[in-house]
Amino acid sequence: MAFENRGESPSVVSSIVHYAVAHWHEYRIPIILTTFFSLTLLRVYFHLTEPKQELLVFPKIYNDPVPKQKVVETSAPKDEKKVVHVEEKKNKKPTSNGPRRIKGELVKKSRGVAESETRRQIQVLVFYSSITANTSRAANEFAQALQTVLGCAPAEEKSECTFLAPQVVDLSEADYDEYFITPLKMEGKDGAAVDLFYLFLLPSYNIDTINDNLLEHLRETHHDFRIDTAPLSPIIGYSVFGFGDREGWPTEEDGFCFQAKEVDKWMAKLTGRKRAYPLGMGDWRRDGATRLSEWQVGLTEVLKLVEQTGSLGDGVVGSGDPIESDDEVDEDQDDGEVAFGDSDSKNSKPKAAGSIEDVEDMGRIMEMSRTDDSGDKVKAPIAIDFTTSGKTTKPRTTTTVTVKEMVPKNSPTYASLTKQGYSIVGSHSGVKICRWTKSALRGRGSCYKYSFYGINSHQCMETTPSLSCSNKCVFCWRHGTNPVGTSWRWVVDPPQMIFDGVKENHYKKIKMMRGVPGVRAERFAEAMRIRHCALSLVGEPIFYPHINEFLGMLHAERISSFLVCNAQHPDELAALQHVTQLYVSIDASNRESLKRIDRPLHRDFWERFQRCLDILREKRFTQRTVFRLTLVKGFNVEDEAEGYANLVEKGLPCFVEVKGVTYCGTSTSSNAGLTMANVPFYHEVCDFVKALVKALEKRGLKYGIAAEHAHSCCILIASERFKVDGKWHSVIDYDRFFQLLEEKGPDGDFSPEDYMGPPTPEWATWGNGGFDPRDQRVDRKGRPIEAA
Ligand SMILES: Cc1cc2nc3c(=O)[nH]c(=O)nc-3n(C[C@H](O)[C@H](O)[C@H](O)COP(=O)(O)O)c2cc1C
Ligand code: SF4
Repeated sequence: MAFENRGESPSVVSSIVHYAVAHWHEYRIPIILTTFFSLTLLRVYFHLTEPKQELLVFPKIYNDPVPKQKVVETSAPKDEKKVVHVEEKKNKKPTSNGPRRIKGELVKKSRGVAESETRRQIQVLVFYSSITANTSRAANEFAQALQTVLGCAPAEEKSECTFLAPQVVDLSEADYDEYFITPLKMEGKDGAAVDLFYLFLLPSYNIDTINDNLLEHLRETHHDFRIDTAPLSPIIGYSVFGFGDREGWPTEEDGFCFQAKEVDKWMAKLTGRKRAYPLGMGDWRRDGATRLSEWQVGLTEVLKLVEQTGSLGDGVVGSGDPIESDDEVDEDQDDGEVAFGDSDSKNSKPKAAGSIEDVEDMGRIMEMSRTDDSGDKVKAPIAIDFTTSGKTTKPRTTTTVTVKEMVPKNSPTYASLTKQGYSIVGSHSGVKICRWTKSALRGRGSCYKYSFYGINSHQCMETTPSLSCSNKCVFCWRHGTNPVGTSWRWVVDPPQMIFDGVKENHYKKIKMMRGVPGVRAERFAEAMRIRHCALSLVGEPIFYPHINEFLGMLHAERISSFLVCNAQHPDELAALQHVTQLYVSIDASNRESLKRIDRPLHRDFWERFQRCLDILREKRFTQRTVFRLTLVKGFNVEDEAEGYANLVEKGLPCFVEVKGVTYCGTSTSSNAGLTMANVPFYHEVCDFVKALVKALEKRGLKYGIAAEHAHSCCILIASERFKVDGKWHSVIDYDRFFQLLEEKGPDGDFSPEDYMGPPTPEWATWGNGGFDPRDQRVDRKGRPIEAA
């Protein structure tokens, strides 16, 4: 057919059309499908062959058409992408109210979002206020120093470092809405996201200043129902340092640094408790510079941690750890020395099912499954003990068995102890931060050992190399789960491993206190150096076969040792080398009472107890010996003063510590029939002590009441060997102790008098209560208690 012929008649045209329409109707489906298929092929072809282009995603622009913050572009070289910085608004009056304004800023992204999302930078903002210019100068110097230690490039350079140069913000010129309602959105190098870190250097003024505006603003923001209660939680962390004047405001109760404390409190609320480092405080005329530089050291550490991990670390909200709580001290039943049943030495229920099997193990030749430092097999003592009351009728065999771990990781004991806050080190050692350590970190008082012996609770580590014990004391607070035994029958961990492990875990726990309200920066910094070790947590420390090596490691690092044992292991006691202070628990004055209260596993417990007293008497001129009496009403108080005096006469200890038991309500104690009624009142402890001293006088023994710590129901009786010119000297000269040890060795010939310290502080002596005047007494809810 000739369709193209121009001279065709209309009937031809119409037949062509008709023909085309008929064909269309007949073939339209294949035609459509073919076209669609061809187009798809074409599209795929172009997609595969065309040059790749960046996928452009437009940043979300928030609703503020006129951004409050002025965005300036830094003078970047032409070939570099532009970086935007935020210029603080100057000369703007702080506003404290108004609807929530969510601000954004012009974001110029030059690369894909994926890259900038992975890259993050940190901007430290140093806020300050100042009237007489000290803090203004300090803030600028501080920011400069921080820039150097963090290795940030100067602000004008577009650095790729994690840290942008710290910016100093004068609170009298800042727009509070920009910083304290929602955090600024900033962009770092090449579109990197910027996390903010707020620091405050703040003097306190009891007159109307810009500080009041700031505090008002923080308070209102927190209470504004239109705003989230923690609108600043996106910032990575904050910390506050206060300046004050101790001459006019000597203590915190008088108002020293009161506004820094307030800002710290409100920032905790607004950030959802992102306190990165404890509140620091200083007085320019005294310790201001030192305190500030300590604070800076601590902060730098935290900032470096953030750089490495992106988190504030253990214990601080935002890092996933739940420890931070104002009431966390209340949750903690155990206070080491104050708890119901001293930590010293005592015990728990024997394993019901496992105990028979364990007893059968005894007497077998034991093989150690671990090696010591030198790589040699560690030989555990061969456990031959026929005194245990475990009942086995099977003949003893000599089969060689693999020795078990005392507290295996998968055991209920392990689970129970870790739940109670212990860190288990290796297979038989534990460390726990005691309630007094936490209290001292917060300036709320140290334990009686500070009042009596000069031990800073926040520098004291409470630990044990043996979680096992040979007693089951009724007042033990170990929740009845700890292993018991009359001799060592477990794997022995090398002392170096225990020493490293307990220190590491102790420091870890201290670090977890970093974000807890009220922790003081200077005490926190001091706590990062352990100076004392209380070997009295749970279990029996001298049970551990390498106890002397372990003590040697403590002393080599100039950590003092307070070792408490349960008077059931005379051979180990006799072999013990120098410790700073050696305790023996004296829980009763006669055989029946001791059996009832300590529930010893050894059948010859009374004989062992007596032998220990003899050893203590022999050691009294080489070791600083202490009798520890824990008074439990209805068990070991009534009419026993004379009996205790007989024991003192036998052992002639340097000191006698008398302490009322503290109720902890464990099943062990309630099974033994203990209730709050068994806890003596302080006046009852005083009456007992007076009766005991009288009984000692009657025997011609020269003892007197040296000190008291009413707060923990504890009184110290001392031998007159420690009375010089009419003054008691219960405090220890630790430096001298280490000096003597270094000169004369662990078995060296030196006496407790050789390292006797200065006189017992006046406030700790009998009749003065014993509460450290540096600290603030609080009730269990943390409310200040006025001094009587
Ligand atoms: C009028 C006045 C009131 C003050 N009130 C307090 C106060 O209540 N508590 C405090 O610890 N220090 C107080 N101080 C001391 C200042 O906080 C301290 O000198 C601070 O270092 C001053 O810092 P600046 O020079 O940066 O303003 C006050 C000082 C002045 C002059
Ligand atoms: S001596 Fe140390 S471990 Fe013991 S109660 Fe005091 S602070 Fe705690």
